Amino acid sequence: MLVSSSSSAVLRRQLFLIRCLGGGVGQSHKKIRRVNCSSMVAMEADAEHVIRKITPLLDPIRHKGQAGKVAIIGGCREYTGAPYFAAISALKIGADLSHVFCTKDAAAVIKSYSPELIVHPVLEESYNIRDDEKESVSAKVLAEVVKWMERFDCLVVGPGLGRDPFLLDCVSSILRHARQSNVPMVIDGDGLFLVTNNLDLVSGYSLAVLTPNVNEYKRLIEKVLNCEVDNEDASLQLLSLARSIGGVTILRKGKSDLISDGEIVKSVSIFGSPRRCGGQGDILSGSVAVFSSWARLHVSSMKESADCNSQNPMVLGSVAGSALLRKAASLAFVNNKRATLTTDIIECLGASLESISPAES
Ligand SMILES: NC(=O)C1=CN([C@@H]2O[C@H](COP(=O)(O)OP(=O)(O)OC[C@H]3O[C@@H](n4cnc5c(N)ncnc54)[C@H](OP(=O)(O)O)[C@@H]3O)[C@@H](O)[C@H]2O)[C@@H](O)CC1
Ligand SMILES: Nc1ncnc2c1ncn2[C@@H]1O[C@H](COP(=O)(O)OP(=O)(O)OP(=O)(O)O)[C@@H](O)[C@H]1O
Ligand SMILES: [Mg+2]
Repeated sequence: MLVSSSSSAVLRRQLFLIRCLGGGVGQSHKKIRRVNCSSMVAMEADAEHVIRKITPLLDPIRHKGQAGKVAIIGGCREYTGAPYFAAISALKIGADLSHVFCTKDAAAVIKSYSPELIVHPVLEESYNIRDDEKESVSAKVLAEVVKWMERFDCLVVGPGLGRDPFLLDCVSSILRHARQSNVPMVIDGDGLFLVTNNLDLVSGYSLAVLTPNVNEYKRLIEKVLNCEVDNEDASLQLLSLARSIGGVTILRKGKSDLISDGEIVKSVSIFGSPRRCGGQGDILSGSVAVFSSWARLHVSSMKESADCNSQNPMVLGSVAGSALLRKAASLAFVNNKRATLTTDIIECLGASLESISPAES
């Protein structure tokens, strides 16, 4: 049978929808019609408005900790930069305390980058422990993190975590505990490798934000929707993905960042930087952690008002984090051109936030 290119495109789209919505042809008929009728173009978020709304005033009556306490779970023998970038970005944006839970090998290195960070050398990789020690070590790792857990406004899980199976098992227990305690979490880097293979860790948890880059997104789509990444219908596919994982927020990083919680899709396209040096995603994960903590406070104080476009604080935090990173990257590029590095972007976070939400106003 000959199929014209336009009808083959419709067919592909319908097959994609059937796969994405998770049913057979008969079951999905109504859903396909509904989704086909709505043209899915993500609305550009009014990110500066969101940042101004959620950023708290610097009020002398506030005590240390009220502007945010975040913890990064990451840092191993290979990667020490990524957890540092995420943790220091959180402080530069305005969090009061930033902790890093990493392996012993990584801890001394991360501490040496900055005295501002509180570094816990608690994670263990397989090479360092015998099989008969694993159970007790695993319990000890969990206990070390749990004693701090309820103090944190948000965890960032994954920057520079590595993929050691024992270490990832311990992190699974940490995620389960965080979820039971209603602690929000941003999952990035190797944390996404872990949850993509163990979706139950985040599925249905509305306080989780996933921040996949190109590769991480591809792995998620293949695992969850069992299809290829569709760049033509990117918004619709992202919406389906977020819905299929039970309403977690997903920030798909790329030329434009796309954000969905399975209900709405927003884009952040403001100009960033043409430099693609490693570590920019780590700044983003730390930023989203701080902004979503602030957004939760803002939303709970504004419960009755329809003040922000979306009231999901994890979406607001993602929009704000994405926009601030891109603005800082753009400023760093103006100053440094081809020499722009992640540390230069971090140095521009303060000025970029100041230009949107001045500290003294
Ligand atoms: N200083 C540090 O400590 C840093 C540590 N980090 C930590 O590293 C860990 C692994 O994270 P990751 O991002 O390197 O792994 P992943 O996503 O599998 O990419 C690997 C390869 O995929 C490719 N590729 C990438 N983008 C692409 C694109 N748009 N389109 C096409 N291909 C693309 C590219 O492959 P290549 O071009 O070299 O073939 C790339 O090298 C994780 O813990 C993370 O937090 C980082 O945060 C950086 C700073
Ligand atoms: N092609 C692009 N054009 C403009 N900005 C981009 C592009 N790709 C990514 N970005 C921006 O860079 C940020 C980091 O995205 P990236 O894809 O580099 O993450 P990552 O691979 O996880 O980074 P990391 O090296 O920290 O692991 C995103 O928020 C996005 O705004
Ligand atoms: Mg990354």
